[in-house]
Amino acid sequence: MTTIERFAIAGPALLHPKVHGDARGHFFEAFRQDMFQRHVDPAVAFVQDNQSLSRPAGTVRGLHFQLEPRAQAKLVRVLRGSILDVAVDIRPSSPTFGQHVAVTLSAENRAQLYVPAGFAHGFCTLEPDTEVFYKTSDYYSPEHDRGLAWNDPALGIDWPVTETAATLSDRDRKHPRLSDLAL
Ligand SMILES: Cc1cn([C@H]2C[C@H](O)[C@@H](COP(=O)(O)OP(=O)(O)O[C@H]3O[C@H](C)C(=O)[C@H](O)[C@H]3O)O2)c(=O)[nH]c1=O
Repeated sequence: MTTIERFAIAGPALLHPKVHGDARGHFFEAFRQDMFQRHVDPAVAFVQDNQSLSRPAGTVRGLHFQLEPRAQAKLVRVLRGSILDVAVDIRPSSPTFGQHVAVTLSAENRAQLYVPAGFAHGFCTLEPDTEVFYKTSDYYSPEHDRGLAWNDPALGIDWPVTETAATLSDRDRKHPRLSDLAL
């Protein structure tokens, strides 16, 4: 049975699948829709799987989100390497607006972060050649795809890489800060 941790911020969850080890190695159920809807979020069904490979350690992807009505919930795990995974609450009426959760996900710990719709999501890789896999609850919609500045001081995220050392896309260098975000 997968164990589930919650946070002070309502919504996100950290899932720890039950691992079955033996002399060959191990097996675990990486995802079950019935478990997810019963114990994490009854309203969410996933429709798309994404996977990214980041070669340099210190690669930052994010912070990304899709605007309503195409906002995406995500379930994130690491297939190889490790990341600091971050979800920022950008739900306008939330009492924890602007606050975030940050957890280490790795191929070794097999943990999964549930990022509800209404959160901006991003990560920083902690090792070279890190592969991230995540499910989304709506399809990619470029017209609704938006970003939030990963290094906005107002977010108070303790990234494990400096701005000068981080590897980012040109797009991720130009996102607005939270105070300038049009939601
Ligand atoms: C997200 C996405 C992208 N693309 C295309 C668009 C670009 O031509 C190319 C790379 O996209 P992008 O630079 O946005 O990839 P990431 O920076 O890894 O973005 C992701 O990283 C952060 C961590 C997220 O949480 C988002 O789900 C997602 O935005 O793939 C697609 O074709 N489908 C998709 O679902």
